[in-house]
Amino acid sequence: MADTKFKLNTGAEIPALGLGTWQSAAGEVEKAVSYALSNGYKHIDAAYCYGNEDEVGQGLKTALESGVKREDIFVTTKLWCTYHSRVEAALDKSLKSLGLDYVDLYLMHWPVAMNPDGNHEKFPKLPDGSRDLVKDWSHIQTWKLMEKLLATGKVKAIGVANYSVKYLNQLLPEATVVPAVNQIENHPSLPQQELVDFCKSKGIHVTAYSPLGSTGSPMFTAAPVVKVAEKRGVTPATVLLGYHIPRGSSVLAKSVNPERIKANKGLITLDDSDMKILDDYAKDLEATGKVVRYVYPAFGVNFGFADQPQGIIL
Ligand SMILES: NC(=O)C1=CN([C@@H]2O[C@H](COP(=O)(O)OP(=O)(O)OC[C@H]3O[C@@H](n4cnc5c(N)ncnc54)[C@H](OP(=O)(O)O)[C@@H]3O)[C@@H](O)[C@H]2O)C=CC1
Ligand SMILES: O=C[C@H](O)[C@@H](O)[C@@H](O)[C@H](O)C(=O)O
Repeated sequence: MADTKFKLNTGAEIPALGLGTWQSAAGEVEKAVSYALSNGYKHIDAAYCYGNEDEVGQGLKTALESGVKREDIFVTTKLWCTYHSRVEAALDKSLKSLGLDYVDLYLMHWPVAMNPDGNHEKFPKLPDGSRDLVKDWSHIQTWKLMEKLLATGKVKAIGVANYSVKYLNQLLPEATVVPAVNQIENHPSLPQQELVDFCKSKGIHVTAYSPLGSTGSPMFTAAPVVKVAEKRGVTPATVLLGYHIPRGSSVLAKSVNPERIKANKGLITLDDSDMKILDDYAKDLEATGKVVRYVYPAFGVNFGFADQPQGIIL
């Protein structure tokens, strides 16, 4: 199962399981990346914002020197919000840190621009403490700059992250290139079924992030997850990762612990009866408005997700 792949609208394939690197500390992430790649992982998810692309790059270098082939692995990184008007320069910085001459996928991390000349390189703030956004810069302008990257050969595919149906509906009529991927938070407590179905209908592959519920893996104790784990004789982690395969999505699991990195690779395909237990739970949460979103940074923007209250839509 670890070898399962999904086809992107570019014709390339994305390996179903990727190693996440958000909040993976320097001193740990290099080993995590090289360990994962030497133990069958084919997909690494990075981002400029994570502040550890240099170490991820060291891990890639170790793996490549030990015989892993560049063409056999899939590396993603992401454009950070303070770089929306400097897309190619941002990509070049990431490539340099990663020690690569191309990435397989470059994602717009969030569809909102932050001040490139503000009081912090990544998280500029206004005097009132709110994030310093560039409200008259549209995510569509950013996408147009991302489209230009394809001709440089420095990206094999471009995509988005944290896009709702509302934002995709703004983007798609203006786009020359349909995003290959939308990377979103996804797990049985946040199924985002409408968004997943919408992406599928447009040929946009979904990659699920925070499948375990992010830091501390809180989804491990969700009752239906425990039920399916007991039924199948596997761990909750295996259930939570396997949930995405029948949905046609790839999934990212972060760990810096070798045993967990290895364990997470034991991806299984959940059967119809397993999926029914998780889907019934998910549908009930959606119907009662009790879904749980673990990652919603304080941009002060309503990104248009069905579970979020209405507010500013840029
Ligand atoms: N585009 C975006 O905006 C976002 C993208 N992402 C991407 O998705 C990746 C995954 O999401 P993330 O939020 O990190 O969270 P995950 O859902 O992957 O959960 C990570 C947590 O689970 C722990 N863990 C992992 N495997 C196991 C296991 N088998 N048993 C017990 N605990 C385990 C990890 O600890 P430990 O390391 O100690 O094992 C860590 O605390 C990110 O790292 C990032 O690459 C995530 C959020 C937003
Ligand atoms: O990819 C992970 C998340 O999106 C992360 O990059 C953001 O939550 C960021 O820390 C922020 O505060 O905006």
